[in-house]
Amino acid sequence: MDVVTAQEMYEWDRVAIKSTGLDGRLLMENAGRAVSSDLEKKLGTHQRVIILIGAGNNGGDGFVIARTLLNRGYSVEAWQIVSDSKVEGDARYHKEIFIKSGYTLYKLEKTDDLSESLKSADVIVDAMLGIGVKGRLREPVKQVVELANEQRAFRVAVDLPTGVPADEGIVEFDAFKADYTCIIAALKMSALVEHTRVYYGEWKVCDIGLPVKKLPSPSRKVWQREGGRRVLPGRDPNSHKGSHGKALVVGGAAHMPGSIAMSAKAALRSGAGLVTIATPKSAMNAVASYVQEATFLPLAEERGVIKDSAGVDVSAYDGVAIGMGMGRGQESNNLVSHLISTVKAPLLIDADALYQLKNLVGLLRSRTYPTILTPHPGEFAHLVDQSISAIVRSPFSYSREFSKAYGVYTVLKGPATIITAPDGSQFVDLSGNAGLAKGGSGDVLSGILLAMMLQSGSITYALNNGCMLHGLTAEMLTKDAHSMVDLLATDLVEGLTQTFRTFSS
Ligand SMILES: NC(=O)C1=CN([C@@H]2O[C@H](COP(=O)(O)OP(=O)(O)OC[C@H]3O[C@@H](n4cnc5c(N)ncnc54)[C@H](OP(=O)(O)O)[C@@H]3O)[C@@H](O)[C@H]2O)[C@@H](O)CC1
Ligand SMILES: Nc1ncnc2c1ncn2[C@@H]1O[C@H](COP(=O)(O)OP(=O)(O)O)[C@@H](O)[C@H]1O
Ligand SMILES: [K+]
Repeated sequence: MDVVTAQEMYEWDRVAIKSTGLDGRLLMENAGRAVSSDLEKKLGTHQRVIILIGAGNNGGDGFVIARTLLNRGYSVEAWQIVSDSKVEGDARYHKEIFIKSGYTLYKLEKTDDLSESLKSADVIVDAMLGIGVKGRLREPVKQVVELANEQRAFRVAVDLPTGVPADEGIVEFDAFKADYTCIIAALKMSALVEHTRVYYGEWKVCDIGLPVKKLPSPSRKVWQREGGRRVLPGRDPNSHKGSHGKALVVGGAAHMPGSIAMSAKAALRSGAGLVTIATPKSAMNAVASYVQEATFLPLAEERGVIKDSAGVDVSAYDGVAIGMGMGRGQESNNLVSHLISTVKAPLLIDADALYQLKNLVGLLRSRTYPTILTPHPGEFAHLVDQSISAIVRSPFSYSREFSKAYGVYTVLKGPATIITAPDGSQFVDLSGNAGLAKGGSGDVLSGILLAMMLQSGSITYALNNGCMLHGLTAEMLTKDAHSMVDLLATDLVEGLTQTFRTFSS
């Protein structure tokens, strides 16, 4: 499933029309029909539907939806909320068909009349503005949106809720608050970004018959479960532990043994053949009591935290993860730079090592093996010298810019986790839920990602699938055995068993 900006959507439209001769009016008919069919699944024939129609092509979709639902026997009032002269082009064409079909078009003259109608509506369909919105809402749209938002009716948006920008990064807007959005042709970026996604409610993408083979790829996609399942690594019957990779996890401290222990165990549960834990000696007993299957590399320490890089030989490992529970002391800076320079295998940098990375970021460009950064927005903000709010408002562009500049994979975590490859291509993983919003979930994720990289030929697939397995485990556990309140990171580690049993083939 592609994720597009407004500009990319207009380009798709242009290419579709130019390359195949498809007509804009036909696309509008398809869009209106697709939304109507989807909406029908939610409508009872007795329900009163009000459709609010604006000036542009989003309004044009509204005319098709109104006609289609009326043709199918639903109780629909179509309200054109702008003056006649504003309705032009394809929208006007469909307005004429609507009227010639014998249906009544209500026009906004007195707000009180619309207000009365809205009060008795069961469903309000917003076909006022789509991807063409610019700036804050002007009248009369602004007032109609406010009125609609006050009603108790079920609110449905066509393509995107009126007022919500299609792109990331815009924070000043007023918008229709949808319970459900029927998105046309491709997912708009704002449906995935924290401050705008809440306006969409639940959503679904409706196909309108664009010629998919001809459309330029935005190199930005939602990672889908079925596709993920197809590229999950299998287990060869003749394999031995060495076939599934030797992993090294580096981190932990005497006062923080849990993180590294959970990463290591998650890596083992996710199929890593051998896992070695490099941690201060004083943390070893606590870690070992949780992960009996791992071997250890005791590190020099001072007051319970890693002291320096002496004695860390990384040549024997197929993949390394560093940072979980390591602490942020200056002492571990040497270790982070040592690993960046010497690990000749995928190197995953997480948590406290990301903090250290800030002064070492220039070293990343010299790596010839894959480097993977797994920040949450706070860690990423620190790394790129931006505020957290700037990052969460524009996560796609910040992570794309960073990955391309430093030649790294960035896994920017959150309810929609964005995985960016060094070439800037992006995948979004939407699995998981707020049960994961608890300390330790990220440590488990690092272990899963490391193990997946050891077993897969493609770093991107490994990262996408690792994020998905992590999220699916939370979903499965909060459905069957836990609540989002009580779920613990250690539950996730154990829950991986069920995920692998049911999800992988
Ligand atoms: N493949 C496709 O792409 C397909 C796209 N389709 C549909 O087309 C939609 C895009 O249509 P679009 O380009 O006409 O833009 P749209 O969202 O209707 O808005 C333009 C109107 O809004 C107005 N306006 C703008 N800002 C405003 C504000 N702040 N406050 C108030 N008014 C404001 C602006 O007025 P103006 O600024 O020109 O005075 C203009 O009249 C897309 O979302 C999808 O639904 C499908 O039909 C089929 C295939
Ligand atoms: N509300 C949420 N919905 C879905 N996933 C979430 C949510 N909150 C957190 N997560 C996931 O949980 C993990 C948290 O990672 P992180 O913040 O690094 O945790 P920690 O460092 O405490 O272990 C990430 O994979 C993130 O995507
Ligand atoms: K809309």
